[in-house]
Amino acid sequence: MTQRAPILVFDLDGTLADTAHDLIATLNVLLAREGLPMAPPASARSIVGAGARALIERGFALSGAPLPPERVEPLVVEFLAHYEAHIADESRLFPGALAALDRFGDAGFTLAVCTNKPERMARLLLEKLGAADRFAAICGRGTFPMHKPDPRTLELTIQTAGGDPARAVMVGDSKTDIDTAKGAGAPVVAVDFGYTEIPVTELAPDRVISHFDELWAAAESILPPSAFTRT
Ligand SMILES: O=C(O)COP(=O)(O)O
Ligand SMILES: [Mg+2]
Repeated sequence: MTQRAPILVFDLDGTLADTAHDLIATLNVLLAREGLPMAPPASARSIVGAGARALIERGFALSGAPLPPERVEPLVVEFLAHYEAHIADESRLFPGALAALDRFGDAGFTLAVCTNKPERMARLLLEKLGAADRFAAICGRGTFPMHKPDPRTLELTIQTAGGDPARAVMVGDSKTDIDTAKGAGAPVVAVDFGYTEIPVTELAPDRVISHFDELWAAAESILPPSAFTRT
């Protein structure tokens, strides 16, 4: 049997793609409909990392109108409808991301995405950003019965992509990603340019990078040499 390829599994929001602007713009549309002030820009990046529901709850609370629980779900539906239509208005891959994907892809790595964004949205965004075809699997909320930080989310992503779980690295921007990887026993590289309330350096990832150009060296220092020798 041929050996399965080493695999890199990427988080999406705040890791591969800078999506904060479109997420906050959608939140602001909902706030404006209610006559509420816009989310303060300084707070914005720290409230986008935990999904639409948390973003809406925190955004309304920050605007001085905390939501009663029964109002949240209808707003999530409205949010997703608007966001889907504007998913790549301003969102972009982070600098060097595509080049890094191609470098690892050319070296024989399998690539996958494991996000808590709904799978359909993740796929749509990556298609619009011209990166969807790089991934053997794009797994999001709804792909599996559980989501991050349940470590099975990462294990199932690796399995779906056909990668080698013994030579897998997670790349993420948040506590959720780091907890997911640790739970699955996988090493994790944190990017320090994403969306997190707690600086990633305080969350003890295996490596921290500040640019995608640093990912190759980080992976080389974590994975066995066999990962870099095509078989
Ligand atoms: O939308 C979310 O819940 C967060 O998305 P992420 O997992 O890609 O960071
Ligand atoms: Mg993220």
